[in-house]
Amino acid sequence: MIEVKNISKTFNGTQVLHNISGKFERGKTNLIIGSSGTGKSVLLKCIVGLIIPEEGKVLYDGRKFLEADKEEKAQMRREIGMLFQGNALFDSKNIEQNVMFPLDLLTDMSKSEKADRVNNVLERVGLENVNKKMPSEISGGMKKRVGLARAIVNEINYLFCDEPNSGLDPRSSLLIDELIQEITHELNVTTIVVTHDMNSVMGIGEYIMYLANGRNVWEGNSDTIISADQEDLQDFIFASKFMKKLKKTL
Ligand SMILES: Nc1ncnc2c1ncn2[C@@H]1O[C@H](COP(=O)(O)OP(=O)(O)OP(=O)(O)O)[C@@H](O)[C@H]1O
Repeated sequence: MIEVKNISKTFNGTQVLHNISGKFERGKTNLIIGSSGTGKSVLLKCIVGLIIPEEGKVLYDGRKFLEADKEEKAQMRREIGMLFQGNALFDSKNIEQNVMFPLDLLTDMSKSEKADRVNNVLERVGLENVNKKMPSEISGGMKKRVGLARAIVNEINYLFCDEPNSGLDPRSSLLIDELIQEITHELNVTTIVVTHDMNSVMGIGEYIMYLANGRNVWEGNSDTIISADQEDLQDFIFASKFMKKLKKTL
């Protein structure tokens, strides 16, 4: 479980996170949602340690991340897998080399152990016979799968996904969401997904934190969100014409 307690962050005199608290449980797909500019990415960066908040605590299964020394932080970082918004694949490396990168960096596994591990995770995300292809030779959906394979190639406890559906068509988005949820359950990891995709919210929102203007104004899940009575959350959910039509049928 990852717990955030009273996180506040200010940039150049403008407060973008106000006293955010919440619990992201292990074995669940936890979502941070909200409109553009509400502080989702800043909160995720505070959790990962890329941004240091002025106030607050981040606990990784009880371990204080922000106060940890260099070695403890490095250990916690080894337990983290990250799926980046733009995939962040190395264009000059083939798929196998991309997925192997964290193993090269963080482990002393033998070459054949690493190759086995890479093949296992590629198979797990539904990619076979692509090892020697270059990123430019595969589709956007496949690139996301490669990013996910790389995120789980180490034995991780925490999986963070920043807008995993950006740039994907609805069907590919659904497949990536399902894969993230299956992997979360199978590996029993604490997963946090930052998104504003309502399909993801309804599909995999086992815990949802809704941010508005840098505040955590609502928490719940995909079953309870439809009946949430906050006006701005309702506006967020029913922003599209399709959802507005759907609302009339509810
Ligand atoms: N390094 C920074 N320096 C100054 N301001 C920043 C910095 N990072 C983020 N901000 C500001 O913090 C606010 C929240 O940004 P953030 O990227 O967290 O929004 P978001 O909810 O993730 O939006 P989106 O969905 O568009 O990615 C924005 O006003 C942004 O301009």
